[in-house]
Amino acid sequence: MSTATRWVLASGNAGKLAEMRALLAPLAIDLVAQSDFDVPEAEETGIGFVDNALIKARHAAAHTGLPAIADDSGLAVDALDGAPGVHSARYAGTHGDDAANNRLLLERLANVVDAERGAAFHCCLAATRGARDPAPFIAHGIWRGSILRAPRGDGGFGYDPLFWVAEERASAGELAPARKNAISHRGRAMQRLIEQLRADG
Ligand SMILES: O=P(O)(O)OP(=O)(O)OP(=O)(O)OC[C@H]1O[C@@H](n2cnc3c(O)ncnc32)[C@H](O)[C@@H]1O
Ligand SMILES: [Mg+2]
Repeated sequence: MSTATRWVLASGNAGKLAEMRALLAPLAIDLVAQSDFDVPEAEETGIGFVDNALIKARHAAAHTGLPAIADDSGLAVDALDGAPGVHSARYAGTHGDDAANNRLLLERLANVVDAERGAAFHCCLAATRGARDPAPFIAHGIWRGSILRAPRGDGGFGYDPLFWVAEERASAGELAPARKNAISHRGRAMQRLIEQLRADG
């Protein structure tokens, strides 16, 4: 395989990486994790998901010399005016502490009635052909659901056990990985990204 077909997956989140790898399987590209190159964590200073996805993709491309695909995602809760949003990974203070983040979310929603517990997962993907690519590919996906009062299921990662998907009669944490990928924010964003990558040849 030529080096032109190698892409770096710019994420340090193991749950995301597994989903992204499965979603990118239809493309004949050689995916490498940024951890294989000891890429330091990028500073996510953006205002929105799109800003941070681009920061992460450019950062990984700069450190590896490879084209890069990054994901910035999060949960936006209606009753919390869109929080935790871009701060989803560190809502309770420690980056990646899913249990603490979920506890804090339940606490903040303790007095919110069922009808007002709507939320959406957002995913923004950025693909840059190099660190200074002037026209990166960008794709978004949104997945609507609502926030449960207690966790259900132990699949997925992050807020999945608290995210109720009425059409599936299951939490995101109860869905099989392939089913989650078929309908999730990340799955939708990746379908759109793949269309763009294919159209570009
Ligand atoms: O930045 P990278 O290295 O990719 O990893 P990260 O975990 O810090 O990722 P983000 O900055 O994009 O933060 C996303 C957070 O949003 C939450 N999240 C995103 N997608 C999710 C999903 O599919 N299921 C559950 N929680 C999700 C989860 O808490 C993630 O840590
Ligand atoms: Mg992050």
